[in-house]
Amino acid sequence: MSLIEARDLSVRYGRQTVLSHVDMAIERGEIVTIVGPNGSGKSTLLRALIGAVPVAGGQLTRAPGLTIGYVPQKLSIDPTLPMTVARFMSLPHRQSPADVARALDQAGVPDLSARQMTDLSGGQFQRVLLARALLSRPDLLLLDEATQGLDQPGSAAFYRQIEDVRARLGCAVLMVSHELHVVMSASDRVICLNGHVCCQGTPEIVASAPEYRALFGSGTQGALALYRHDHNHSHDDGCDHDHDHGQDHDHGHDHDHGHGHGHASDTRVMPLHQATRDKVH
Ligand SMILES: Nc1ncnc2c1ncn2[C@@H]1O[C@H](COP(=O)(O)OP(=O)(O)OP(=O)(O)O)[C@@H](O)[C@H]1O
Repeated sequence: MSLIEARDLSVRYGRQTVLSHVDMAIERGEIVTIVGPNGSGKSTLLRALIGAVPVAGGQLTRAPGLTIGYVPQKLSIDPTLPMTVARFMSLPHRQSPADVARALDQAGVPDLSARQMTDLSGGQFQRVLLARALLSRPDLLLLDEATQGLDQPGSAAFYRQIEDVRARLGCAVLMVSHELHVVMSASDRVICLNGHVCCQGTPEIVASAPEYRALFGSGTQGALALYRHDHNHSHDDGCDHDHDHGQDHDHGHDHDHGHGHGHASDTRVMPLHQATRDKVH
């Protein structure tokens, strides 16, 4: 049985349908990354999986007794409020010093316990959030753009930590990331989301794009972005596709990128400057 499985899942905010016909499942111990344009419903999907937003349709099945650790996209702490890392780790539920120490160690920051939260670097802060999510000894760790604000070496180190956590704890990891170059090396599987699952498969499907290889191979790390694609092309690439539900997939953003469609994969990478010009992230 999968740890968690969504079948024909849809989520609405008021009258806006943010996710529709989403089919996906996470298996024990795998690292899966969700990629997709801004506003494509990545955070919403994670929040639906933890039950923080109601499901409008379809089914969500969790393995019995499933424990989920969640690292949110943003967490602001009042800078005027003195709070040590140890105290923060005990919110909202008191934790034993041994459990706090264990989780900080697993997150790669064993010596931060007595530090003030406001004194932490961005990378240290993210690791403390990770440690807090590990307190519950999760079977499934959900990370929503956990490396936002970190520089490239910082985020690469963070993802190495995630791999270490997976190896040590055996938990599955589902994360949202915009950093495709890291996604490629750190994920077993990639799900491309655009209000629905456009495409899912191994990172090689994405990495096979010549633009990606050119950039990644030449060390231009970080200058990559996912670009939005339309759906008027055939899927003959061995990728699992799940979007033909007879619905209109034009969510109001699709436009001609001038890169030609009918390409081998839904997911491509391109230099960030080019992506920006094309009004994608
Ligand atoms: N609480 C909310 N109430 C109403 N609309 C929301 C809410 N949260 C998100 N939305 C809308 O739902 C859509 C999907 O948002 P979501 O944050 O899931 O996308 P995302 O793919 O994670 O985006 P990003 O990459 O920018 O973080 C957006 O149009 C957003 O404006």
